[in-house]
Amino acid sequence: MSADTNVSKEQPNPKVDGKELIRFDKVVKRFGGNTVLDELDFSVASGKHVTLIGPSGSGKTTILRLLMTLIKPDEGTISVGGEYLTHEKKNGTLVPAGEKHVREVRKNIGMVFQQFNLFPNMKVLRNVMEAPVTVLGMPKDEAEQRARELLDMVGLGDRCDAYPTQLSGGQQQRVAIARALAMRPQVLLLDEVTSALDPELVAGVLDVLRDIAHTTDITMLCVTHEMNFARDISDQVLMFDAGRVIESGSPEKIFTEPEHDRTREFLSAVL
Ligand SMILES: Nc1ncnc2c1ncn2[C@@H]1O[C@H](COP(=O)(O)OP(=O)(O)OP(=O)(O)O)[C@@H](O)[C@H]1O
Repeated sequence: MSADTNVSKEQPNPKVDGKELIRFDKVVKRFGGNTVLDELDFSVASGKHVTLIGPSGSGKTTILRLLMTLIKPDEGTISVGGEYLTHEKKNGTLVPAGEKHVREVRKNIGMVFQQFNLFPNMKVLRNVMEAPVTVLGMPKDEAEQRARELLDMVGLGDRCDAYPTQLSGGQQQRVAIARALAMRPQVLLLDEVTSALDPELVAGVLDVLRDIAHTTDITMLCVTHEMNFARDISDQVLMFDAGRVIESGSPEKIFTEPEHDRTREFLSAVL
């Protein structure tokens, strides 16, 4: 597998150290009577790799789904790259975001899910090319070249003509990673991307993600139960409990000297 240094050069908005890219401000999300996120505040600086940890049901996936605009917050605001996902400015005032605005902001965000969600009737190459052509309007030859580079990067340059069902789960997940990067997002969201894989396929996918984390400037927000991987790639770890961040810090601090009892309990159960 070769690292593609072009990926970092081609990011649309190069990293500005310390610049805030994602912000959640007093975000509340309820499902029925269940308050899953409770006035949640946190921010992620551009180019940083942040891992969300916490007990099952603490709201980690909900955060990624909010960023993908698959669901909406009940209260509060979320911004990416200085643009609200939830609101847009019209004549100087903030109004609820329209579909066009949401689509524009969402172009900056790629997501890889637990289930690979590839298009089963499209070959691997077309799976990766499709969105840049249809959503970004990228010329086909440029999209194809980009897709081939990305498939090389994830170690699947020789499987362009296969259909997803002809690949292993680990290979399908690597195609899904290439597909997310093909949109040149500023942010990559990873939601338990190895949870559905047979154990022997996990390492290959994590190696690809390590490579991306270490060789590109992309901002990553990651939910994972793979704590060694989280240690390797994270600049920051956020510990969630009951819909709030109860502790945050470097992986060294969180994994070796957690301050909060709930963090200690959680880590002793998973490490
Ligand atoms: N669409 C939904 N409808 C109703 N409840 C939901 C919905 N999505 C999530 N929830 C609830 O919100 C809470 C948080 O779920 P979420 O998936 O964000 O947790 P999580 O921290 O990612 O958990 P896990 O580690 O188990 O994946 C859970 O109680 C879940 O049942």
